[in-house]
Amino acid sequence: MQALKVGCSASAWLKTLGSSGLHCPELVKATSCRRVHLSVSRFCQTGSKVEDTAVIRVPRYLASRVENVKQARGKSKISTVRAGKLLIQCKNPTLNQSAGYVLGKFEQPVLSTKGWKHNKSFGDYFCINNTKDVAPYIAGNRKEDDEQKTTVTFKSLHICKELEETLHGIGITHPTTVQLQTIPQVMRGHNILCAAETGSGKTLSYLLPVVQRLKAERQAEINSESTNEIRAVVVVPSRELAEQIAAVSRTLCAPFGLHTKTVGGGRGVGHIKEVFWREHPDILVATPGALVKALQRNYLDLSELSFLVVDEADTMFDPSFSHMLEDILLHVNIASDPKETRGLDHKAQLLLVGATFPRDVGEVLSKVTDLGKIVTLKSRMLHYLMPHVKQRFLKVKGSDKVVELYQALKQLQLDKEGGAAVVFCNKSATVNWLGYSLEEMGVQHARLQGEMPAVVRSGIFRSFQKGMTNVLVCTDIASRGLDTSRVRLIVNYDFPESHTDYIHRAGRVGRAGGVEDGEVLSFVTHPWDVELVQNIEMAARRRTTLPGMKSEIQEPKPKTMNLKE
Ligand SMILES: Nc1ncnc2c1ncn2[C@@H]1O[C@H](COP(=O)(O)OP(=O)(O)OP(=O)(O)O)[C@@H](O)[C@H]1O
Repeated sequence: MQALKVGCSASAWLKTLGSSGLHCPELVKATSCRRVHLSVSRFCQTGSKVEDTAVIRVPRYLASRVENVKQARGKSKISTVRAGKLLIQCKNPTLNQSAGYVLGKFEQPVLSTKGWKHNKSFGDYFCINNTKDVAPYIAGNRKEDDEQKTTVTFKSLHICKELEETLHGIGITHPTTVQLQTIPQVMRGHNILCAAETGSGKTLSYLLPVVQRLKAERQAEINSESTNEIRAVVVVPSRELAEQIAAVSRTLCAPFGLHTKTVGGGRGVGHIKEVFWREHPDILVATPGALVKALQRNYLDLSELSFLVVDEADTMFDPSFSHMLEDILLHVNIASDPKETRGLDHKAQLLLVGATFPRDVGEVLSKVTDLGKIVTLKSRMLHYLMPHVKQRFLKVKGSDKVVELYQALKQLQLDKEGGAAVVFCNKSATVNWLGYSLEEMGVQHARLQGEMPAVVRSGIFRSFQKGMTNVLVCTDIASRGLDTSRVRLIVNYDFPESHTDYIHRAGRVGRAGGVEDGEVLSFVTHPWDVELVQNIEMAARRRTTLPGMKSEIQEPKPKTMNLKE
């Protein structure tokens, strides 16, 4: 407590409080009604003389608030709003930030989400507007790319005529930036780590050179004995993704008579055995669990492999999959040098593809190949928020989320009839519960979550892709790799648990060749969500990458031994 003598000092202090705009009902009450909080007392001094001096005891927190206000007033306020488009648009317009405003290196932006841990903030919102119309990975998007767009085609990347014609048939004419960088390196025989943003066309960046090489090997084999061995294996974290990649592979392989098969878990060993029963495919797309089971039972041999692709590598090196992946890697002779990928005794080329990479990638890989020889390819906008997708954040009570979701879905149908939406929940139970609620509201939808039996799950995503239903309620199982080109709206019904999950979920819109006006809407409910949202707002205002995302292979640290003296 700080004591002030009533008279000039106390009244001046009260004046400061009043003029500072601080609302201080306790102080007003205390001084007028002589009640607690601020104790006003009269001092009796020596002898019979009563000194008429009252003392107000001021709590420290109030004193420091006054100091803060004084200091804040001393500073000149920087306006972050300029003429033109807004990058950040908030409920409180004074916190808006223009697209043309660049924050200074040491400038601390005031976040619109600053008070979002407090219950009073329910109903607050802010929006990160899209500042670009086209995705950065479309070559020719930047001025310096202009020439590239008109000159670089798949032909100039030495992709054969048949494949080029197949791509033209599905409306793909020019390579994306990730394809421009990756295809030549794969063709040269390098092991690669390709880290590029979601929806940038990573699948074709590895499938095109793989199919082209297998076609060449098949032609060379025509006069010799065919080995009937699997040549390329693509490992992915989910059955839905395996089906999707296999569909692209089948389209590319069609002119050459190469076969693609998939194998996934959840259907028993009999089903796995059936896949390898008579003829082995040229390309196998597999989930790790099923592949490990097949290897343990000797249903297939990976010693003749030409390519091992690990797609969605961030998930595959996650502790839940990494032990299986390690097992698979140990069954393959992986090349350490491009020279080893050619000739009769060739070894397999390793292609790792993903948008983020966990710390222990190096630990696992160092057991099977030379880390120093892996070529790392990173896209320019990796781990940035997508500049071509509008992202809205709404602080909302848990009990109001269903109504907000219903409004958003209704608005989508009003704005764009037939526009598709994906609604992400953090748990399978929430998917089920939300599904029933939407059913009661008459919203047609499909549900997809990992606890569904394999038979029920099969085909759900494909039917959503084909447009048989416009709303998909799902867990993060649908956030990795699945191509949702017709989706216009992503709703984070539950806020994702990490930045990585946010990037992958948001990446289901704004994809190459997909609809152009995609949007992400996130509901923020819990105090623990707020920190992640604040990091996202800060990254948007500062135009930096999201914190804590990895895209490097880190050399494993040498194990330190504690030597006993
Ligand atoms: N060069 C291209 N031009 C136009 N569209 C393309 C091109 N390459 C790929 N696409 C399309 O872009 C979409 C996204 O491709 P893909 O699924 O390979 O992206 P991705 O980078 O693997 O995404 P994610 O990180 O989500 O797995 C697909 O619909 C694909 O057909």
